[in-house]
Amino acid sequence: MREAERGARAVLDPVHFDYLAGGAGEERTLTDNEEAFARRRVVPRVLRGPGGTDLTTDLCGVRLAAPVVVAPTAFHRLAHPDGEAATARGVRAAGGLLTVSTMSTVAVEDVAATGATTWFQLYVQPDRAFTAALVARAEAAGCRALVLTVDSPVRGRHARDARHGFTDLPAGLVCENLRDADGRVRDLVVDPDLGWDAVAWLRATTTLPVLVKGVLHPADARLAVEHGVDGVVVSNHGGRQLDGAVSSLDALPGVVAAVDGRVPVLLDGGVRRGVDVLVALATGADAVMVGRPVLWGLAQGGADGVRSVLTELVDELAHAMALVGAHRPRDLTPDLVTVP
Ligand SMILES: Cc1cc2nc3c(=O)[nH]c(=O)nc-3n(C[C@H](O)[C@H](O)[C@H](O)COP(=O)(O)O)c2cc1C
Ligand SMILES: O=C(O)C(=O)c1ccccc1
Repeated sequence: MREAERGARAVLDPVHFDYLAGGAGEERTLTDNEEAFARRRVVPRVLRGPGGTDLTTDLCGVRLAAPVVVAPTAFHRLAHPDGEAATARGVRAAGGLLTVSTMSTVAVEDVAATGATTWFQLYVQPDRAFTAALVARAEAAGCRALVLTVDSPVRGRHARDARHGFTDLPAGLVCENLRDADGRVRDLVVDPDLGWDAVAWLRATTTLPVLVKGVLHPADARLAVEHGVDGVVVSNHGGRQLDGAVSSLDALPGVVAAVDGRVPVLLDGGVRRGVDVLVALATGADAVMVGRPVLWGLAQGGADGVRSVLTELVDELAHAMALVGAHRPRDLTPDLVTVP
């Protein structure tokens, strides 16, 4: 287990730690997300001359200091009393971008009020009027894109949570984005009947860019582009949905080939070090998302912990790029990565 995760485990309620850290089933996919990166080796180029390192990345209308985005994760107040507001302050200090979960424990308006650049992750609800109102809230709050999660027609089965009997948030914590107009908090429904028409519906509901998150199959990547999405996130939900699903990194080349440069491709799952970001970009991703490491930073140090996790990751990326002779993300090409 890595340092940050160990530190978080030391400060968190073990039940909450296991909720955040855990995956579905035997956690094969959770483990494989990281091991897939560990299987790769980099073949550096040398004597690439002057040019420095510039990580600036334009993504769906947002200019990022580096191709690293914070993945949407639920329930940050399990990790820190200030929850997503602290995460957002840390992200802002690092010059990053936070994807606010539908299941955040601080209202999207209050997260956005920190001044951090944000996207909003959406679980489309069977009640489309309620969903449209939620999208309108995110848009009014200043979120710059919607990230439609498509890998959760049913909830993943998390053995650690079952063992602990963890089913509900502790008293005092609620999903602030699921409040009705009258203030009552609704239950989340993951809609088993969601289809591609949901993308068209969302397009008609908002002017924001729409990314789909949770694509692994190249045919779905092609369908996503055909349905007019603005980006595709290759993800198995951090190994929390289908245990046995392919690792994100192993799924990436197929999706990149299918998308064929028409929209940006992001990857999440198992990104832990700067060299992992480098490998993902060289394999064809335009950016990565990071989930759990941000939660470990939040648990240990609040906003400052989040800032330090993100700045360390980006600093490692810049260092690794210098060592492979890449000045810009676009210099990272597939020939730089091998599976020995
Ligand atoms: C505790 C936790 C909660 C999550 N909640 C959400 C969520 O609300 N919506 C969503 O689309 N993905 C959610 N995810 C998945 C993440 O967005 C992301 O796909 C995953 O964490 C990436 O893997 P990593 O943790 O290895 O970086 C969650 C992940 C974790 C660990
Ligand atoms: O835990 C998760 O991964 C997640 O996405 C989720 C879904 C519904 C409710 C809470 C979290």
